[in-house]
Amino acid sequence: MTALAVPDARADDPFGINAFREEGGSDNAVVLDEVTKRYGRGTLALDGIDLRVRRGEFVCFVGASGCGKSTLLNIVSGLDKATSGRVSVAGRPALMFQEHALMPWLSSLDNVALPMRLAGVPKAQRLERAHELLASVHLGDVVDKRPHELSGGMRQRVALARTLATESQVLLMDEPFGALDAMTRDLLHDELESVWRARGLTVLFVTHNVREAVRLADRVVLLSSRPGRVVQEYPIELARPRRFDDPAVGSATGQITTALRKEVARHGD
Ligand SMILES: Nc1ncnc2c1ncn2[C@@H]1O[C@H](COP(=O)(O)OP(=O)(O)OP(=O)(O)O)[C@@H](O)[C@H]1O
Repeated sequence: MTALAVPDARADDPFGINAFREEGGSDNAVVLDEVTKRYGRGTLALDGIDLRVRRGEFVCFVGASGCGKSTLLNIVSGLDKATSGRVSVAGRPALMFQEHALMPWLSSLDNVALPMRLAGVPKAQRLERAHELLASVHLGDVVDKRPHELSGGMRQRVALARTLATESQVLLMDEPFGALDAMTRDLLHDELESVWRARGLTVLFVTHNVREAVRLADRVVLLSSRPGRVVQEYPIELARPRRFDDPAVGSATGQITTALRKEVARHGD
């Protein structure tokens, strides 16, 4: 699986920016109405998901293993199709996974420039932009290094810069920091938060870690065990920047974890 949904290249609109499907003056970047997904004749993965994500909102999804979180992101990204229901997204989203899937033979710079190369952006322009993006995730000094020469955290930062290179306004992140140590993850939270704010991005972020969700989100959406349904939504109105170990983050984490445990237990998962 690739780590990135690369927009279809169009000469007049390489990043698909003009492909935004406006919701009749709506402030929503993502709208899901009664979205259901069944794989073949078998697993019912999602069952009647209704969701509205405002432009610029940061929404985290938590739920039991196998409840359909990745399926949901894949449907929003366009990689997969809903069996029924309506999906509406403002433009073409970019998708980032836990595994960075960088091209091992390319430097950091060329990895970040890749989506722009595929979109037909001229070389000088894409290299300049790739330099800027790497600097924005504090990797300006490793532009020539290849993935095996970087730490896990640095590789995920290159992957984040590459995701941003699509110029998508909607980022879909599927446990992007799940494999990183706590310290590195903390740094990446700061970087993601600053890029999110600076660019006014809309982020849909899947995690198993409730504390991470509370650290980052404007709203945490709890999904039921399979088939995934929205059980509860938690607006997180704590001041930013938040720290992982803030007592208020801990208390919201406790509340959501209790609900998640109940949900997991209800299904004997
Ligand atoms: N391509 C597929 N074909 C058949 N079943 C699938 C397919 N992809 C996912 N599923 C099933 O759909 C359900 C939801 O899977 P999904 O990966 O979306 O869950 P998840 O919440 O992301 O899981 P996890 O938290 O373990 O990553 C699971 O039961 C899974 O086995």
